[in-house]
Amino acid sequence: MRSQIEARFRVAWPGFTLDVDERLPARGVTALFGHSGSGKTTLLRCIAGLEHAAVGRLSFKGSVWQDAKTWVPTHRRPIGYVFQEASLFPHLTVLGNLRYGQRRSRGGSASDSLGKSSDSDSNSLGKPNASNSLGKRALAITESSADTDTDTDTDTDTDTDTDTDTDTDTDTGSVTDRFSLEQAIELLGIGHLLQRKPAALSGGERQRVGIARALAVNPRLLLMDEPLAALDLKRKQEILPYLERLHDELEIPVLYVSHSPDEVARLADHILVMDEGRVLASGPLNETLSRLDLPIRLGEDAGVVLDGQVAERDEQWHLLRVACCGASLWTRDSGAEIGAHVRLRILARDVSITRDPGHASSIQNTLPATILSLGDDSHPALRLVKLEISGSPVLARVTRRSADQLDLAPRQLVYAQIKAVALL
Ligand SMILES: Nc1ncnc2c1ncn2[C@@H]1O[C@H](COP(=O)(O)OP(=O)(O)OP(=O)(O)O)[C@@H](O)[C@H]1O
Repeated sequence: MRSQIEARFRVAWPGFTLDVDERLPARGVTALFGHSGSGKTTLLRCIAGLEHAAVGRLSFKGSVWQDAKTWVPTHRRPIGYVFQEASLFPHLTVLGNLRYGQRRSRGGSASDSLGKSSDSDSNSLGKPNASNSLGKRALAITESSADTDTDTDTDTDTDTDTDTDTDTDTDTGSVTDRFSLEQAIELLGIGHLLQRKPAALSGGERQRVGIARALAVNPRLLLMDEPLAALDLKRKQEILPYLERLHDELEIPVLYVSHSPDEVARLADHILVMDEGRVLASGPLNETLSRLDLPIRLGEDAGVVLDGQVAERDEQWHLLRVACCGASLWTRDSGAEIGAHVRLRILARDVSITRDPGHASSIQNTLPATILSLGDDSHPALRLVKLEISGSPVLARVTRRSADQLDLAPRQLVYAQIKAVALL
């Protein structure tokens, strides 16, 4: 299918097996989500062509990158790769780093600094152990590339890959003007940093440069491996709006590894939940987050993400009314403009259920809802209730005792009391 990424991989290591057979949308942001060690990075590396041990098949929009006969080497895959920590060349300015990435793509190397070093990565650097951070590995890879790559347009790359490169589709190799360096600079807001050396950048700025560099190779697919993991909360908040711009303004599909429910809620359209090398669930974000049959075990973070539009501002009480799922929800005024499209996160713990909405309550949002199903929660005292509010699924967390006392059951008409709504 030309709109999909079809990934079937099996990698077997002592103590860990990745076994994946998935079709992912080749548009929007797909979050690869799961506990530490569940195989997210391994899957991303398989897609990048960095795991030579992986057997299977990979096609991107109908173009085969790997199967029994085909192996498109990493540097011929039109990908940008962003690591936990941006591995910039310390001796080059920001602009020099960006141009380096761009030259790599013009020379037929369409991936980030990974391109030429894919073989050295899998052979000599490999993944010695899980504690060896990818960021550090990326730095080592990039530096080894820099050692042999001069600052001219000469590409000294010698591809030692013996596999057959049979892919002639434009999805590999050839680069068009899909994305200019200027656009990448503007999108990431780094125009004022171009003459600085990496040592003079903050962690957040470095990461923005790393993302711009990945875009400068003009990728058709962006792979991001926990790009915010090495940043403190303040830096994360600083960089998230740029990632949201990527999401809103770029056509490039993004595979985004994360174990942060917050990041997933803000950025993802689709989610792939992984556990012990397998895919537990895959689907549109809200449809998947609201499933009760999944051991997602998000605990306190269980909840849904809905799309809405700011409809009204109540100046007196500093509240916003957001039109969402055919209803209205009041939330704290975040400063969003009237008419703005927003994402709303409603946590299950902030939703309670009543059968009688008549009595006075401090809760501002009380909406008619239908119970779809009831499921177990992470604690035996609790139940998760899946509700439908004007066609949208919402989760509520109630005690098992109150579910029993209210005699809650599927298809029942109730009222959802939504105590808090976060505008993302
Ligand atoms: N080259 C390798 N050889 C052997 N085992 C490996 C190799 N690479 C990864 N592993 C193991 O595979 C498992 C999955 O690792 P992976 O890095 O894909 O997980 P992850 O979900 O990305 O974790 P995290 O969120 O901590 O980054 C881990 O147990 C890891 O130790």
